[in-house]
Amino acid sequence: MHNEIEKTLITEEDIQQKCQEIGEQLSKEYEGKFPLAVGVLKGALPFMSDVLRKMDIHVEMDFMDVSSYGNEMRSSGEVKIVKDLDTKVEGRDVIIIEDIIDSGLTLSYLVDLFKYRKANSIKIVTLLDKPEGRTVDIKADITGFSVPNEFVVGYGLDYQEKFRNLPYIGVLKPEVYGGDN
Ligand SMILES: O=P(O)(O)OC[C@H]1O[C@H](OP(=O)(O)OP(=O)(O)O)[C@H](O)[C@@H]1O
Ligand SMILES: Nc1nc2[nH]cnc2c(=O)[nH]1
Repeated sequence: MHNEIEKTLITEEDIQQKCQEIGEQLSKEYEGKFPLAVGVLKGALPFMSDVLRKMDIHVEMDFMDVSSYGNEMRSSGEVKIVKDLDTKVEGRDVIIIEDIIDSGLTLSYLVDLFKYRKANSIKIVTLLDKPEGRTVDIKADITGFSVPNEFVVGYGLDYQEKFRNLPYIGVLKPEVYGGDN
């Protein structure tokens, strides 16, 4: 697996340090509350798991699976719910946990949905932001790292369902995807 990576963009150590900082920040911001952390499957799983374990307040976990990419490297532009929440959002302080904001379509869809469902507050926490990919205007409240306009993999992010278990963020060698990025 590692020999298919052309370069490392963010090391495992830097990711873990960032998770610690974000976990501490969220613990302070939600002290005395019981927020609902919504992980966006599948990519957010490692990040959500690491951040929430750095929090020292109670937090409820739930998951949504929303897809706009299929097996491709570009967004289809159409967001669809594959798995909805089990939890009622009305009146809750929702923390959306994402691995990456690229076009912004996934998050703008989710923010609209949670507003419609009458969340008390909505905060967006993303490990990665790719500002050059944006086609809709949306910003995270907390961002781990900015990345260049390249297709990245690792730490939850896949290429054709592979590389999610890589502990760092990297860029694939062109021969892995046939050079058509
Ligand atoms: O800002 P956007 O252009 O909408 O892209 C961001 C979304 O794309 C990826 O999910 P994907 O649909 O590939 O599903 P996955 O997490 O299961 O890989 C990623 O995990 C984000 O949810
Ligand atoms: N794996 C992966 N998924 C994405 N979804 C949106 N942007 C990206 C990206 O750069 N890499």
